[in-house]
Amino acid sequence: MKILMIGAGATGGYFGGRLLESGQDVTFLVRKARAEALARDGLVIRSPVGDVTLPSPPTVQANGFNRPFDLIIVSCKAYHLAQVIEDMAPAVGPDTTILPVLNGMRHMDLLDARFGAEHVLGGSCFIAATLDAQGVVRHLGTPHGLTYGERDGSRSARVEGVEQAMAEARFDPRLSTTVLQDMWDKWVFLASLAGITCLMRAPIGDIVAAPGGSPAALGLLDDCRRVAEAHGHAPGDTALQRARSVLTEAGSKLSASMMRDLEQGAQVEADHIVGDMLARGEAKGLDLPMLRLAYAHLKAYEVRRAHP
Ligand SMILES: NC(=O)C1=CN([C@@H]2O[C@H](COP(=O)(O)OP(=O)(O)OC[C@H]3O[C@@H](n4cnc5c(N)ncnc54)[C@H](OP(=O)(O)O)[C@@H]3O)[C@@H](O)[C@H]2O)C=CC1
Ligand SMILES: CC(C)(CO)C(=O)C(=O)O
Repeated sequence: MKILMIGAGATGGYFGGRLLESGQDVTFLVRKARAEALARDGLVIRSPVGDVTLPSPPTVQANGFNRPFDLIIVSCKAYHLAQVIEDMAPAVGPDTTILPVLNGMRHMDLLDARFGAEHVLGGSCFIAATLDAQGVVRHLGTPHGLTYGERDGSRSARVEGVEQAMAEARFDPRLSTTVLQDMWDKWVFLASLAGITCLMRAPIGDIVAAPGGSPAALGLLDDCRRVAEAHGHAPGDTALQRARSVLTEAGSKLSASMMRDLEQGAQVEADHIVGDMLARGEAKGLDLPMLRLAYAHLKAYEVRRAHP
């Protein structure tokens, strides 16, 4: 299976690197600076699960394709997706499967509109990772899951092909027959985690130690839950209970990747992860005070960041 990984950042570098390490035919679509760094230093992953350095990983740049790929895994940030869609288009043929692992849901509409929903699987990943200033992919914990599946829940030949391709890689792949619900569950949790850790500039354990911290986190989770419910994707009891306990765990060092980006002064996926959740809820007539606050805060950060 010829696999194209879009981006060799935190998630793309990690999952693409693990696939390459396991002997899969992986090429990274990268921009010039990353292509040069990968050619010079190799793809380096530092992880509690096992370090690896992959010298000269195969890369391609936009306009460099000479044939379609079988599987394209999309792992860019949402604010780069419009350009990525144009750049990857020549790699999409009639039999290409596209597997996005972005957080949120709106990217699905954009990919469907450009390539046709029949090409696009559902997917998401569960990892805390970052690309450091030296271009090293740093895996910050031990979870490293990647969930994927047909959106209608079927077990098609193509998802079984993906299952086979991922079988030997050093991460936890999961073929799901409920992938849309899984994506909503993750989004509800992540929008709450990102919203609260960015608002408070603190990991969960510190928020929980502050007066009013846990109720604020749970209030945000409840806003997100109501949006999912209004769209027919209410989290089940297990997912909700798990989200509640993770968001209120004393001593937890957990924060969202968005908070890491924000603390580095980087661009954040405010519209995609928090704004879109709010917009979908308001379109259903919901009053969502905590989500509104979390979104206003991220937009204020963006305004401030735009000042010279
Ligand atoms: N990091 C994490 O822990 C987690 C992230 N996620 C989600 O995964 C998605 C990806 O996040 P993450 O991996 O952290 O992001 P990163 O910014 O680390 O990586 C994205 C990569 O995409 C590359 N890219 C952007 N545009 C293009 C283009 N036109 N052509 C080629 N490459 C391009 C960037 O390359 P360049 O170097 O050129 O800018 C960058 O290296 C997000 O939606 C995020 O929310 C989900 C779970 C955990
Ligand atoms: C929920 C979490 C931490 C794990 O995948 C994540 O998606 C993120 O930080 O962006």
